[in-house]
Order: sequence, then C-alpha cells, then structure tokens
Amino acid sequence: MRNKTAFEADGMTVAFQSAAEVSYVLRELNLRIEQGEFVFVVGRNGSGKSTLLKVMAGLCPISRGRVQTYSWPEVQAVFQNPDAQMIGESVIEEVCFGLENQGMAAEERVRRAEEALEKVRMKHLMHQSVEKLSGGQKQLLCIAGALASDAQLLVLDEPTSMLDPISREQILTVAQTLHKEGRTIVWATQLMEELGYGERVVVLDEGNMAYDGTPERFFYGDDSVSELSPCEQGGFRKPYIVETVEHLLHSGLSLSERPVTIPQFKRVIEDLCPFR
Ligand SMILES: Nc1ncnc2c1ncn2[C@@H]1O[C@H](COP(=O)(O)OP(=O)(O)OP(=O)(O)O)[C@@H](O)[C@H]1O
Repeated sequence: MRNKTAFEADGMTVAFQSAAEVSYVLRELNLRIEQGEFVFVVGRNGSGKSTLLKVMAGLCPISRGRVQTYSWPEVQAVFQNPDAQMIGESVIEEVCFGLENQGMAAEERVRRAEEALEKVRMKHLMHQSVEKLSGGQKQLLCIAGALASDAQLLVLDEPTSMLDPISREQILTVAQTLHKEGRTIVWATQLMEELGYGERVVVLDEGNMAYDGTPERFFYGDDSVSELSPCEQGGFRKPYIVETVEHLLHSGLSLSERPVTIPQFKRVIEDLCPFR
C-alpha cells in the first residue's frame, strides 16, 4: 500500500492578507505523506496545524508553492467544531447523509453507518436527534461519518479533544486498525500520549517544520542521555512512560528499547526481570 503518495507539498506557503499586513501561517513547507502512513501533527496553539489539515482536505487554498492531495470523497476530514459539520437530523441520518453524497446504495449506507456507530460506541443513540448530543458525542459522530466512508486519507483535527479517556482510547485503537488496513491518517493533537499510536510525528512551529521523524526520536532524541530531545526543544510535556524510562536510563540501566507505548514499556520491564 506504500507505493502511492497521499499528500505532497513543495514550498507550500499560506498567508492571509488583512488591511494592515500579510500574516504567514505556513512557510514554504515541504512535506510528503505516503499512502498508508499514520502521521501526528503537533504544535502549539496557532502554529498552523489546522491550516495544514485544511489544505490536505482541499478546504484552504495555498498562496505559493505546489500541493498534491486527494479530492473528496477520497479525503474525509473531522475538524474541531463538530456543529459546523452536522447536516442530518438523527444520528444515523447524519452518517448516511455523507454516504448518500458518495453515491452509495441505501442498504449499504445503513449497514456501513451502523458499523461505524458501533465502532465509536454510539449505535444505541442512532435514532436520537443530533441536537441533543453532547460536544464529545458530536465529535464521535463526525468520526463515525469519516470511518463509514471509503476515504483513503482521513484528516482529523484534535478529534479526541472533547472525549473521555475511554472514548479517546477507543478512537485511537480504531485509527490504528484503519492504519493497518492501509488507510492514511493525519491527526493533529496537543496530547503527547497519543503520539505512540502512530509512526511519524510532524511538528509545526510558527508555520515552519520543526521536526519530522519517529515518535521515539521525538521524545528521546538521538542520544537519550545528553542533548535535548525535539519534544523538549519544542517545550512539550513528555508522557509519563517516557519520563519513567528516562529515570531508569539516568540510573544506569540498559534498556532493550526506548518505549513510547504501554505494550513497548511492558516489554522493556519484562526484559529487565529475568526471573518473571
Ligand atoms: N482565515 C484566516 N485569516 C487570518 N488568519 C488566520 C486564518 N486562519 C488561521 N489564521 C491564523 O493562522 C494561525 C494558525 O492557525 P491554525 O488554526 O492553523 O493553528 P493551530 O495550530 O491549528 O492552532 P490551535 O492549536 O489553536 O487549533 C493563527 O495565528 C490564526 O489566527
């Protein structure tokens, strides 16, 4: 699945002109995402994450440079304000509506919508009015809409920001499954714990690319003991697992890997305990 490019930008610049000045939001970015990658986009507020995702979804024109991406319905996006994306009256209608626009037969629409609602644990609410949903439930509903489609590229802008920890983990696990099936996922987040679910982290800083690499190198850097890692350089807070591992490394323990996820951490601890 890795032989096709899902998104490519060369010298991509996005600028907004106001009466007084031109403000640059993305500055001459070069970025290539292959089909099947799971990429997290990280950056402080206002660093340009949403703008980058909007360009990927074909919703924001660029000012300079060159961009190549899928067009709708091969790209599906979930943005931060779920209300702005709602059209249907009931939960199931909302999901089916998007599929109808993609020319899917009625029976298939309902089957897919129910399956997607099941994945986000909202099937029991399928006949409820969209208006009565909480913010987090609306976010889950938008995610269900994207899951139900055949989209090759899923663009998700802080999709778990309103979700409780169980729903958050559920959505991350669903995203991992879609990734394993070969879909491309680009996910903007402020939550460092989420990065281990993907395989690549892109950091934006005032519209510039500050880092592009694995989650492991992002958290630990090239040398885990001396230099500041890209995570520290960016002023982000490391996840608990990474902080714990760094304590172990500083105390002189030699570890089999530098874990960023709980299963990886478990492996490291098991390797340290030969008599388990
Ligand atoms: N339509 C617009 N007109 C003018 N400025 C804009 C427009 N859209 C975004 N910006 C500016 O671009 C900058 C980047 O915004 P963007 O929403 O892409 O950042 P972000 O990293 O997603 O932020 P957050 O984490 O707060 O969601 C901000 O300073 C914002 O004010």
